[in-house]
Amino acid sequence: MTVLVTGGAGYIGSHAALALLDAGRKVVVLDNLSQGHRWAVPAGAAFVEGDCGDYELVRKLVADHDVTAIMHFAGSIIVPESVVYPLDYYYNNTVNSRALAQAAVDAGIRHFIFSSTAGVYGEPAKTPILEDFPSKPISPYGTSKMMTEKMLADASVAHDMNYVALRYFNVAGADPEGRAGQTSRKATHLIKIASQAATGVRSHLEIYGEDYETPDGTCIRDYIHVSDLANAHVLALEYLENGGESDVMNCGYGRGFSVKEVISAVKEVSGVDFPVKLAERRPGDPAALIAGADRVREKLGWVPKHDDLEMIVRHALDWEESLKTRQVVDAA
Ligand SMILES: NC(=O)c1ccc[n+]([C@@H]2O[C@H](COP(=O)([O-])OP(=O)(O)OC[C@H]3O[C@@H](n4cnc5c(N)ncnc54)[C@H](O)[C@@H]3O)[C@@H](O)[C@H]2O)c1
Ligand SMILES: O=c1ccn([C@@H]2O[C@H](COP(=O)(O)OP(=O)(O)O[C@H]3O[C@H](CO)[C@H](O)[C@H](O)[C@H]3O)[C@@H](O)[C@H]2O)c(=O)[nH]1
Repeated sequence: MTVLVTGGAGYIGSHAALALLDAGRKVVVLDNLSQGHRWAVPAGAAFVEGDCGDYELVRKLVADHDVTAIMHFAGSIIVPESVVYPLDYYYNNTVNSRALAQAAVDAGIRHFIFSSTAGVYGEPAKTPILEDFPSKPISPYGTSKMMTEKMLADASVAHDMNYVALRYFNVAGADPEGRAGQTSRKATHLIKIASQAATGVRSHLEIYGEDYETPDGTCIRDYIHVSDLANAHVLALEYLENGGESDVMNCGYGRGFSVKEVISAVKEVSGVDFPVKLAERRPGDPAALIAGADRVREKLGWVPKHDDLEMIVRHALDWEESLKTRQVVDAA
């Protein structure tokens, strides 16, 4: 009765592994360490270094560890990079997910939880975004995730395996107890970058455009605390184990903050007035992405504990400071 967590040496997967362990579950992490860190895997979890697309390896570790469910976080996550290297993204996010799903079906795994993204919606016509809005991704990253969602939908009809695809909005923050946080080698996320600027890891922050059709001209996003998101995964697993039907669910709080509001919060909480420069728009940034977030609450009984921008920022800053002592801060 073990949960296989692919990508559990990475940011969100390590928090999910912690949440599973906290809930009394057994966990085995599979990660190729292309982005993650061995030390980020929680102490209570078993670890196998390898690729989630390695069918034989997955079959073996499922048998060795008595795996009954899979949470699939492993993947490549940088939207602009996916535009430059689309085939790499289709390989890692779609082809490898197909192999993992095949191994799951062949091994009789009955429950599968998949890390999807708000990126499947592309440029939505309006916000809040509901799950039944059309999937029209505008990047290879979004398409690679949408294709995996569709594979799982078809596989769940043909085989005895139910699934939930959780479509994350903007994930941020760190474990409140300081046990985990974001340590990606190529940080691109706003709160991570602002935290690095506030703690002196970066010299400054750039705002990518202030001419959007929003109240202050900067983009609005729905920032969700990573520990609330991790908890949604534990609830999704219980839901599937209790016979819940396969579904897709947005993960956000249903409210948004602009880039300037986030920067103000980071300055306020840190007490550091780091330099901010105005830069060109970043291609592919929709003006506003806010989750319609009722389904995850209604179907999973999810009640977030950290729906507070200052708290998210506080935890991100604490983690950034702690990284200095671990000597794993990436060059900015
Ligand atoms: N961070 C976000 O805001 C966000 C938003 C939406 C969706 N997601 C999705 O959530 C998942 C986790 O994202 P994250 O932010 O934790 O990223 P991350 O890069 O911190 O973690 C991904 C982990 O997967 C591992 N990995 C990558 N390819 C692998 C492979 N083929 N086999 C085994 N391990 C592999 C990496 O080494 C890394 O540890 C991803 O699938 C991502 O697309 C993230
Ligand atoms: O240094 C920075 C970094 C970001 N931004 C802005 O801040 C907002 C948020 O940007 P992030 O990079 O933090 O997040 P995204 O909204 O681009 O990305 C999110 O949604 C994507 C799909 O749309 C992926 O799922 C991705 O992993 C997830 O974090 C955007 O308007 C971006 O332009 C800046 O102004 N400066």
